Amino acid sequence: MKRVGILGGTFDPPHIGHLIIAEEVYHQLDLDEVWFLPSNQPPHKSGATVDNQNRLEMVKAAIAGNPHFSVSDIELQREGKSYTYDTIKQLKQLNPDIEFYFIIGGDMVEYLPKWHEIKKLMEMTQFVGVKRSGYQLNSPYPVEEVEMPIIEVSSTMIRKRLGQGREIRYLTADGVIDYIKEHQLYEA
Ligand SMILES: Nc1ncnc2c1ncn2[C@@H]1O[C@H](COP(=O)(O)OP(=O)(O)OP(=O)(O)O)[C@@H](O)[C@H]1O
Ligand SMILES: O=C(O)c1ccc[n+]([C@@H]2O[C@H](COP(=O)([O-])O)[C@@H](O)[C@H]2O)c1
Repeated sequence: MKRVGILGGTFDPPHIGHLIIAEEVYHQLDLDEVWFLPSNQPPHKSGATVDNQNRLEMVKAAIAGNPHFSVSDIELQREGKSYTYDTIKQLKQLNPDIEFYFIIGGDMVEYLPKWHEIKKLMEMTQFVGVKRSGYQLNSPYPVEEVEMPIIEVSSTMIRKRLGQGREIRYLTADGVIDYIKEHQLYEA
């Protein structure tokens, strides 16, 4: 069976936290690939500040040059909230020969009990958790922890900085910064 990690997110915008956790999990779990999965509507928070097309393009720019990273637009094709249960069900139907590992940060690990159809979802995919500052990795559900340095970067931090006209160099990939500047995203 091929082993594929999935990093679902809003990616508003993508940043080095996303890239580092995907790369670490890829190596530590000896995965074949990691797919970045931008959501249409995040189930638990208010929507993205930037439209689907721009977020998809930013993810493509972020992962450019990494041969084991790719992007899936499967959630962007679906209307409404992007419940992971629906997505994994669809992905498994389309790829019966792939075992999926769903990668989440500490904030999402704490929130797992509230996920849609979480019991069924737990039987369909292995969750992989990485620490995030301010959150525990404790969960009533089995989550495989992957150790790595805590990275205190978030999309919120980047949006805030850009809104203040501050620099974001090294907080995300250069291609993402170029895309943001070219399309005048996140300006005050
Ligand atoms: N710095 C980080 N360390 C560990 N996990 C992270 C980090 N940033 C994001 N993640 C995880 O990546 C996934 C997608 O995150 P998302 O795209 O919502 O970014 P975010 O930085 O949390 O965004 P926002 O600040 O807008 O809430 C989530 O599972 C989240 O926990
Ligand atoms: O399915 C759910 O109920 C659910 C609840 C919260 C988050 N998720 C998924 O977890 C991933 C990270 O969420 P977010 O909001 O940090 O972008 C993303 O793929 C979401 O669709 C899924």
